[in-house]
Amino acid sequence: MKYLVTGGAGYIGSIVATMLLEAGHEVVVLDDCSTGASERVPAGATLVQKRVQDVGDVLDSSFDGILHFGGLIAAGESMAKPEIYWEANTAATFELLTAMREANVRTLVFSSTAAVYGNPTEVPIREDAAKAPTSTYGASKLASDMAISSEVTAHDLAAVSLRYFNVVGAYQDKSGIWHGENHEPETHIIPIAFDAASGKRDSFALFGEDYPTKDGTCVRDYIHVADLADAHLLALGAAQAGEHKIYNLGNGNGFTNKEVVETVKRVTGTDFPVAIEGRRAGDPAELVASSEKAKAELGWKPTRDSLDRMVADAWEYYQHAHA
Ligand SMILES: NC(=O)c1ccc[n+]([C@@H]2O[C@H](COP(=O)([O-])OP(=O)(O)OC[C@H]3O[C@@H](n4cnc5c(N)ncnc54)[C@H](O)[C@@H]3O)[C@@H](O)[C@H]2O)c1
Ligand SMILES: O=c1ccn([C@@H]2O[C@H](COP(=O)(O)OP(=O)(O)O[C@H]3O[C@H](CO)[C@@H](O)[C@H](O)[C@H]3O)[C@@H](O)[C@H]2O)c(=O)[nH]1
Repeated sequence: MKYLVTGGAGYIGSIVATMLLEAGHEVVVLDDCSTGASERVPAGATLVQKRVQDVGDVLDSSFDGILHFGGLIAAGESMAKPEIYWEANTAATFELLTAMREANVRTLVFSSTAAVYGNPTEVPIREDAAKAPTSTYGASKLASDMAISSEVTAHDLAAVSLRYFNVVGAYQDKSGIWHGENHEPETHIIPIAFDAASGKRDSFALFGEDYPTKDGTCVRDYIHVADLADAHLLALGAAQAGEHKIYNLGNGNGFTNKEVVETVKRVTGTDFPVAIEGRRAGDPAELVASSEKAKAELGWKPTRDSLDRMVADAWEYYQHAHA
């Protein structure tokens, strides 16, 4: 099959593109390299360096489907610069849907997020929970999901939205090369803690310890990027015309930020100072997934579900990337 992977020069998109190639598919990556990098596009994929908003220039009926990862991802930044999130996430998805209709490409797998739920009323969070995003990032993704639903109903698109919880870890491909997370600037807790572990930063800044959680710090549900990538291949097989399938992807285990920092210290065998700072705008207190629906309907079986394993793989990649 021939797939267009938007955002394939980024962390998750480049790993899914790698696995698609390993499964024998043809992959074209569409990425403007605004936060990603062309070197991350796997060998064997073709890179078209363009914005998702211009996908109409690239798409034709030779494609069997699209995996849409391209966009901006930092909830904190989205509170300070909402306009760039509406543009890169929501407006870009509108353009993608139009281009798919015009080129008669009928299958879409979309990177949605736990951030669409906001502060949940019940944990673990199921797909039918109330959606009340606390960040513009979450709102921009929820609007995209709603536009996809309309397109499915009106024009028979086959769509799957995967709502990822916090993605970590790295993937070693069949030729032995590690692929992992390397954002510039980095905003995610685990790679930032690695910067402190390796001495690249003097200390780790912990955002808020007055949340209504067991130790006052935010709780997140971490998922290994390779388990997440497996779900994309399953989603391509499960997509059906006229259906918008939506699945939460996490492990159902909540870790506080303090527990995450302790895990990083243990796995890396280091110690580093932790400075308590104020809350970061847009952060919900607790996000923990129920992924029962993905397991039952997609046959998804996460196999790398221990946080220590996820942090160990991410650390392996970090050391290669910063050698
Ligand atoms: N990392 C996570 O924990 C997480 C959790 C939930 C959802 N997601 C979603 O998964 C997707 C991938 O996340 P990631 O961590 O790999 O992010 P990333 O920043 O590593 O990758 C995103 C890629 O999209 C590209 N891009 C951004 N705007 C674009 C545009 N307008 N046109 C073309 N390309 C554009 C960037 O250059 C980058 O290569 C995103 O849609 C994100 O919202 C990520
Ligand atoms: O230097 C740091 C960085 C982060 N945090 C905290 O760590 C937690 C996790 O933050 P981060 O790693 O930035 O992830 P999230 O903000 O939870 O967002 C990620 O996970 C979401 C799903 O849960 C996705 O939607 C987003 O795209 C993805 O960036 C939050 O409480 C942050 O305030 C710190 O305390 N210090």
